[in-house]
Amino acid sequence: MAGEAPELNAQEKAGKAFPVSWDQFHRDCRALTWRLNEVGPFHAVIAITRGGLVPAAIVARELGVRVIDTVCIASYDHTKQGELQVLKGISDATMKLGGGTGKGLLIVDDLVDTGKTGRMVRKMLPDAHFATVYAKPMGRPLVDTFITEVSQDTWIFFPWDTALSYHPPLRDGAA
Ligand SMILES: O=P(O)(O)OC[C@H]1O[C@H](OP(=O)(O)OP(=O)(O)O)[C@H](O)[C@@H]1O
Ligand SMILES: O=c1[nH]c(=O)c2nc[nH]c2[nH]1
Ligand SMILES: [Mg+2]
Repeated sequence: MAGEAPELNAQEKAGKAFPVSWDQFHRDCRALTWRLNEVGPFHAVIAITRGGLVPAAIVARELGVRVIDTVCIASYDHTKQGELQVLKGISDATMKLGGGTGKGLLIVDDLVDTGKTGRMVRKMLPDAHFATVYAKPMGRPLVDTFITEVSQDTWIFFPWDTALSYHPPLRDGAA
């Protein structure tokens, strides 16, 4: 209807921006691995796609783990969170490696925000270790190991979602 304020998406609601470069992301993933090395060894790494694929590759490389599985979950349509949909579950072979409960398995995602995605995967593998690179306060209690916490009203911009672009000078009204 005319005059009605448009609904804000999660990114607009967040207000603050936390852009992450490839370099920074790689460093943060390596820092995460240092912590995980104290907890392992792990039989397999499970990436929560798609965001978990990049950190999972780096962590698995550093830890020398060669068995990698995915759990494919869709929730955010760009920045708006809808119902969670499991598009592909964890394979039977990986479930067997974790004794059915996930013991000795490492779940990796790029971040926890509300914790909805993490909670769903934890239910599938209650004894697995859950690691993310970044965490917001609502999701933080679900994560066993993470590197950087940002406030709930921050939107993290990952390097695979962004590109370099022109930014107008401050004096011309740039934020
Ligand atoms: O804690 P939550 O509020 O559930 O949000 C965190 C999830 O949201 C993003 O994934 P998204 O669903 O956008 O899919 P993608 O990884 O394919 O980008 C992110 O990669 C986490 O998996
Ligand atoms: O790129 C993203 N940045 C975020 O802060 C976020 N929270 C949920 N899903 C997200 N995706
Ligand atoms: Mg994701």
